[in-house]
Parts: sequence; structure tokens; C-alpha cells
Amino acid sequence: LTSSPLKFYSTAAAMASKLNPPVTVDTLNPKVLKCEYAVRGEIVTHAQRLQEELQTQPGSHPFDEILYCNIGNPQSLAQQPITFFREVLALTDHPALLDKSESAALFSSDSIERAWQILDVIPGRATGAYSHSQGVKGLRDAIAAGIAARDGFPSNPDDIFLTDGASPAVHMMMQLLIRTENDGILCPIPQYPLYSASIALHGGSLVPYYLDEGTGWGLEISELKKQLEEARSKGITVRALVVINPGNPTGQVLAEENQRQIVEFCKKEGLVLLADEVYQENIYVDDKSFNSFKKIARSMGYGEDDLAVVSFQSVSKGYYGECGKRGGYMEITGFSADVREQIYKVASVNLCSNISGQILASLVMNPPKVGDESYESYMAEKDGILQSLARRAQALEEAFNSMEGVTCNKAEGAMYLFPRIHLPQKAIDAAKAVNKAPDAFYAQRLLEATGIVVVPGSGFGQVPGTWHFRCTILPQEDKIPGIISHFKAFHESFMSEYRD
Ligand SMILES: Cc1ncc(COP(=O)(O)O)c(CN[C@@H]2CONC2=O)c1O
Repeated sequence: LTSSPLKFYSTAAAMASKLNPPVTVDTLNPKVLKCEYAVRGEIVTHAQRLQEELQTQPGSHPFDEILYCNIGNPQSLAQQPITFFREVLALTDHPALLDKSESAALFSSDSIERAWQILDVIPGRATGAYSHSQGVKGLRDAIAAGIAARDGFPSNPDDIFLTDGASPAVHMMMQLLIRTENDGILCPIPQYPLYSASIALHGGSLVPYYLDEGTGWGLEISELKKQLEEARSKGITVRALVVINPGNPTGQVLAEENQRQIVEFCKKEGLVLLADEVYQENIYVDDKSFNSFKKIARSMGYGEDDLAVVSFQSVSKGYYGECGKRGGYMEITGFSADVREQIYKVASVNLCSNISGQILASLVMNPPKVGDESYESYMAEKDGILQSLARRAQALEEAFNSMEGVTCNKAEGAMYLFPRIHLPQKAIDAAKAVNKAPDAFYAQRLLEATGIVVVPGSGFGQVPGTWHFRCTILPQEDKIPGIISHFKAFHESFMSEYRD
């Protein structure tokens, strides 16, 4: 060590850093440690381990593939993208294709025309350049037109912020609204854990309101009032109300009257209404249809000066399922000019969202119309996917309801079922013995027996003492009977093992 001072100090420094590494879990931001996201949590990590074992040791498990029913990721389960959308994306991603004569034989005339329209609103037709921080103005014009056509009320392109999926838009709003842990956000329980994770990351307080499983996950205003008053009595300033419609993980579609009550509640209590509407195209029941909260507010005569409504949309869901393209937007209304300036400033720090995602968001909100060359084929693809999703939801709902001790509300929309499992006390005790929540214990045993990955209800929140799991309706239709039979066989065996 004394042969050379440099060697001495470098060895000593190396030893010191091993003893006191600059970063340990204990020295990380405690808000990060508090954050949890169950959709890709412990059960999924375990599934990935089993998947590796299947590859390295074929036959090592009583199944030959892992079926990921944990995440709303349609194309990872073989759903095909919409042809028209992909043709336009291909042409705008490589505009030189438009100058080649062969392209007319490869692409529909309306996808070529749409590609030109899009390129003409992008400065210099440069789809590789940064755009305006809210997104390309011409694309926001198209999205605003699509929103207006959907709702029957005007939409201002300057209210739209194009984002890399809805997730960053939610984070941005939490960043803007949460000052300290005394700022609260009313969130549904069960909720999609992006909200609890984002509130934790931003140091705020999640104020829960419980959806009523007994009335098909109904959202009761009395529950909102109770939770709001309880939070306020603890010194929490409740800033906003999150509504996910159609619901994730619960799949309910709100009735119009209920939406009006919610708008009235937000106006009366001075809450920002954060309307997560990423499943707006996923409706499977004939007696419900999607109404945006902005449409409801405007139809009640409430305008910019009455209440703030932020609407989130995404290209990840619907019949398009383009999760990996990272497209989406938030439409912000009801904020003053100086608040909007601050929202713009935060958006500008990230420069802009990706251009392909922006283009795709404009296509989702302006799909082919009657008379377009692609209209028939587009509608055939769209209806085919949505009708199949509805059949899969029905088949899985019926299967869960046929299982001992399982009750499952209908998936009116979205992409999930969220059945309740009434577990025998012996199973609850067995879970406790291995320090797991009973539904996490059940999900792990299901995975190890069948290769099926579901997310424990504890990852979404639930009424204490109740246990659920979330299963997507996304495996391709020909796989559903096999999933049902394996699920049922496992469940019967599990219940026999632990029946009181
Ligand atoms: C209600 C809701 N809001 C926002 C998002 C975020 O979407 P993007 O960031 O992709 O636009 C999701 C994604 N759904 C997650 C991802 O897959 N399964 C889920 O529950 C969601 O379910």
C-alpha cells in the first residue's frame, strides 16, 4: 500500500466507497420508496423467472407458456394494429416513400392523402424535429376537431397537450397540483395504481373514495362527500377528483346522471375534475355509451369559468392498442391564463412528446370516414376487435361467476375483470404464514400451477377484508377456453386444499 501514494489513495478510496457507497436504497428519495405499481410488480417478476426456466429447462413447470393477463397490452397478446393508422405512420415516418411510384400500389389512396395532410402541418415536413411543446399545432387542430365531433361542443387546440401516453399527462397534473403532503387527491378504490404511485412520487395524499361493488362498482356522491369532509377535518386540502371512466380495474361505465352529479360535486366543492377516459372506445354493453365529462359539464351549461376539467386520452387502449407508440393527450379547460402558462412551462421542460405518438393520437381522434377508401376495411378491423373483446369479457365473467366463492361484476367496458374471491380462513392463514396478502398468495399459486399471470386486488386497493384479482380480457379468443379450464381446475384444487 505504501509503494506509491497514488496507489494507496486509489485503493483506500475503493475500499471506502465499498464501505459507504454513494447511493443506497436508504439514501434514495423516500417518495420513490413509497411508490408502488402492482401492474408490473412482484407477481410479474416471478412470472418472468418462470418463463426463463421454461426456456432453459423445458418441462420444468406444469404448463408450457406464461399467459400475461396482468397488463392491458393488447398487441403483446397478438392483437393486430389498425392498417390505416400504420400506413399513415409508415408514410409520415419516411416521407420519401410518397415520391415513389410503387407506393400507390402498396398504400391506400386515403392513407397517402392523410400522410400528405399531416406532413403539410409539420414545419418543413420534418417528422424528426422537436415540435411545439404542446404538440404540432396542426395535429392539435385535428384532435380538437375530433373531440368537437365526438361531443358536440367546441374544443380549443390550445387546450390540448400531446404527451407520450396518458401517464406523463397524469404525472404533470399531479406535479402542478400537489404542493405538500397536505394536498390531497380524491381517487377511486379500486384504482389504477398510476394514480397512487404518482401522488406518492409527488409527495401528496391519496384521499380514497370506495366504489360500491354491490351496485356494479357504483360511484356514490355520498361516499365522495364523506371522504372529502373526513380529509378536510384532518387538515388536507383536497385539490382534485380522479374519475376513471370506463373504470380500471373495475370495468364499469358511469351512467349520465351519475356523471352530472359528479360534475355538480366538483363545481360545488371547487375540485379539479381529472377525467381519465383512455377506455372511451371500450364499451361492451348496449345500454351504456361513453360521454366525456367535458361534454357533460358543457351540457349542464358549465363553461370555462365554472370548473376545471382535465381529460386524458391515450392511443394505448380502445381497438388500436398502440401502447408502445406512446401517444396521448390531456385537454385542459377551466384554468386561468397564468395557470396555463405554468402548465406550458412544465410541458416545455420535456421539449415535446414523440412525433409518431402525436400523429397516431390525431388518427385515433380522426379515423377514416364514410366514403374514404379505407373506411370499410377500417370498420371491419375495429368492429372485429371490439366484438371479440366483448365476447372474451362475457366468457371470462361467466367462468369466474361459476367458480366456488367467486363473484364477478360485468365488464361493461375497459379491458379487465376484477372478481372478488371469498377465501377460506385456512388460505388466509397460509398467506399470512408466508407474509403475503391473501389475494397475492392466491395469484402466486395460480401462476405456479397454470402459468396465468393476474394482478392481486391489493395492488389496486379494495375494501379492507375483501380480496380480488384483476385479469385482462386480452388473450386471443382461441386461448380463452384453455385459460378458463386451467383456471377452474386450479381454483377447485386450491379451494379443496384450504376449505375450512
Ligand atoms: C386508466 C388508465 N389511465 C392511464 C393509463 C396509461 O396509459 P398510457 O400511458 O399507455 O397512455 C392506463 C394504462 N393501463 C395500464 C397498463 O396496462 N394495464 C393497465 O392497467 C390506464 O389503465
